[in-house]
Amino acid sequence: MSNTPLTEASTSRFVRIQEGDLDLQLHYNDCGSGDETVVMLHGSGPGASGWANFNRNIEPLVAAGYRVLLMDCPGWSKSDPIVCTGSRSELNARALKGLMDAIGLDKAHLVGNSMGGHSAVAFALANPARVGKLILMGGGTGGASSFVPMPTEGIKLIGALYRQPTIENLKRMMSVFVYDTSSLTQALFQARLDNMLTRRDHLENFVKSAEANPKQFPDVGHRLGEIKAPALVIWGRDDRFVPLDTGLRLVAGLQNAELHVFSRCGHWAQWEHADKFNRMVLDFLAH
Ligand SMILES: O=C(O)CCC(=O)/C=C/C=C(\O)C(=O)O
Repeated sequence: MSNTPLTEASTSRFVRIQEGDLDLQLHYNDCGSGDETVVMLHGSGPGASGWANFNRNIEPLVAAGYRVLLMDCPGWSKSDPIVCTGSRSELNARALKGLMDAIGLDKAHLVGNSMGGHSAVAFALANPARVGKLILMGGGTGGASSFVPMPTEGIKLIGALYRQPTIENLKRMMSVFVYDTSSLTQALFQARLDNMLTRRDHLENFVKSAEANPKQFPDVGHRLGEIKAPALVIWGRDDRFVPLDTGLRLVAGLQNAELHVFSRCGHWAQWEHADKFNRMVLDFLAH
């Protein structure tokens, strides 16, 4: 394997997908090579992307011999803009099917963060034969929290940031996003702000979508039992966006699931506890 570090630019790819009435250009990062492929699906925050969400998780999987694909969902980063008036989980699942068809990929393991978890579950429901294993962090939509008022404080702050994309609102959102806010650098804030502001069309479309349909991520709790794929559910005890008890609902509903809870961890387990997260994922995929 090459010792050249993987960069966003060197792994950046575009593909045109046609999936039913969905006809758009998607951006993705294609990292490493191997018999098995892991697709990573990012969350719904403004300025999010596959690379922003998973930059601490790519190298260990590639080093272990996996091909890693990061799909930028429609309406994020360098993928085409879209207004979503139905289920965004299903829209992303259709986009992923379109991407896999376009590049000739039959089957993949899916790692989903928050919205990415909702989308991975939607994909598994629609395309069971094309999923290996599922790794779900802070998402999956087995239903609303029984204990925490919804929408949560984090989701309200995301909405405010979409409507008013300022550095102040970004810092307010990020201050409840992770547990240890001292890990958030000026460079990270700046990169996120730049990502957000270069695609104001994405921000405006997200607001329009939420106005047209506030339930972008419907509850599929009643269908979780259809999913046979082994699932590793990973949550932050201190998640203020998608509360921990919604992770318990996933484990209760899925046919074959286990749960790991990190203390001192917010909504970004794969970034906040990257080393242990990566070891757990590798172990789960290998056995
Ligand atoms: O509304 C939901 O249930 C999903 C919220 C969500 O996906 C938030 C994710 C945020 C990020 O991953 C990010 O901003 O990087």
